[in-house]
Amino acid sequence: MKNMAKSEFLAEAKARGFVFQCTDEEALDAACAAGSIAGYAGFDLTAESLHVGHMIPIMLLRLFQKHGHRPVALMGGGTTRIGDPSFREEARQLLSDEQIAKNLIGIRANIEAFISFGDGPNDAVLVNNADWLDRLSYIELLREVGVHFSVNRMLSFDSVRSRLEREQGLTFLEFNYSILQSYDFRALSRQYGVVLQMGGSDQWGNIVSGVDLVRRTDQKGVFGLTTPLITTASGAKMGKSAAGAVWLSAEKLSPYHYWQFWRNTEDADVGRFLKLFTDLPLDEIARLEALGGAELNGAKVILATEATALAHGRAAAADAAATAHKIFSQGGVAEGLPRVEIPAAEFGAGLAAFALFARAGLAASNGEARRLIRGGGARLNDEVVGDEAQVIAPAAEMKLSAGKKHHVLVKLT
Ligand SMILES: Nc1ncnc2c1ncn2[C@@H]1O[C@H](COP(=O)(O)OP(=O)(O)OP(=O)(O)O)[C@@H](O)[C@H]1O
Ligand SMILES: N[C@@H](Cc1ccc(O)cc1)C(=O)O
Repeated sequence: MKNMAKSEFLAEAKARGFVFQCTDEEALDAACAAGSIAGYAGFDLTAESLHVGHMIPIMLLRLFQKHGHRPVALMGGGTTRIGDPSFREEARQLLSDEQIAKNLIGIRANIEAFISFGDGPNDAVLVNNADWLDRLSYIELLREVGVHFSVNRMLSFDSVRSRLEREQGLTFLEFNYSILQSYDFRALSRQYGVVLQMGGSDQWGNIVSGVDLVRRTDQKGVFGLTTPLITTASGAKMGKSAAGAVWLSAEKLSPYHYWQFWRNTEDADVGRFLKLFTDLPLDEIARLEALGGAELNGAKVILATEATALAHGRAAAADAAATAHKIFSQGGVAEGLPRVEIPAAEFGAGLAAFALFARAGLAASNGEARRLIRGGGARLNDEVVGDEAQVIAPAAEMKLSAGKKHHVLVKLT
């Protein structure tokens, strides 16, 4: 698709790969070019922290603000009590109000790192939909809002189709979710003049329902813009790795491990991720993207440092880069590596190398550890371990490595 956007916001959003679908791209482009608009994205409070998958809507809000528009970040204090069924195989577990309140604190802090809040003309605003959804009364809502929703149409959205086709039920509680998200769009349009809702592609059904509601009840034209669902070059959905979610909160994932996540980006993803997850100018990214071989690793270090600086600050990013440099280039034992504590009694007079690598979690089994050592991929304090049966003598601290990227610090306790 050619990038013909006239507004700076839409032109850059498209060039960076943020745009998947838009309800009326030409009209949105014209509105953005004509002046400052207000737009929102919502986040349900399902965990104490957001994860890197949520960065896509957050980076889009950041870009929106950079181009002079006003972002509204909505905390789903009310909608989390329902649980969005979009594209989910099963109903979400209901969270207690205490847990939701706790999650709000973490998620708000995540978002505050990326967009600036305040009282200036395009400073961001933070709202919580519990403020209006908790007050709704049932019959009034059905009569005033429910009357505009066609069940036939709601059932036709892809986001619920798989649940309807399979045996898994869709509860009436969940079925109400998109009515409430639509109500939010209208509430924000009335209160803050919001004319745009942004979200992941899985939010399309909820977003267009809101656009319809505002048109029907308020005779106003508002827009929806969705981002693609980002998968890695090898096909995995970004955000959750096999080892768990890549959290934005430092309490759940240290800045060093966050940095490492980005440093381990697959070669084919470097350019795309620089565009989505950093503020570097596009011409600089084009230069980095064109690098090959060892130089591409330099581009990955830049990606890791820039992405970490956004989430955790420049100083934490520089520390993470320095720790990694020490480990990878100088072979030093660095702080910040994952630690595995082994009781000295268990270690005894020594452990066979294969048993130690398996115990430290660098191999899934003794057999895999033997294969790792035979293949030359195992190192103890940066020295290759040549013999799988070699007995490793106890030491207070041992750095074990499997390949170039996996390291742990074993401590005897
Ligand atoms: N890889 C991704 N690319 C683009 N957007 C994403 C991605 N992962 C998540 N998002 C956005 O973030 C929102 C929340 O994502 P998701 O449903 O994965 O989070 P969750 O609720 O924390 O996890 P789970 O569904 O496992 O409980 C999605 O609605 C989507 O808009
Ligand atoms: N449904 C969105 C979150 C959201 C909640 C309320 C809204 O008004 C907008 C978005 C999600 O699951 O990601």
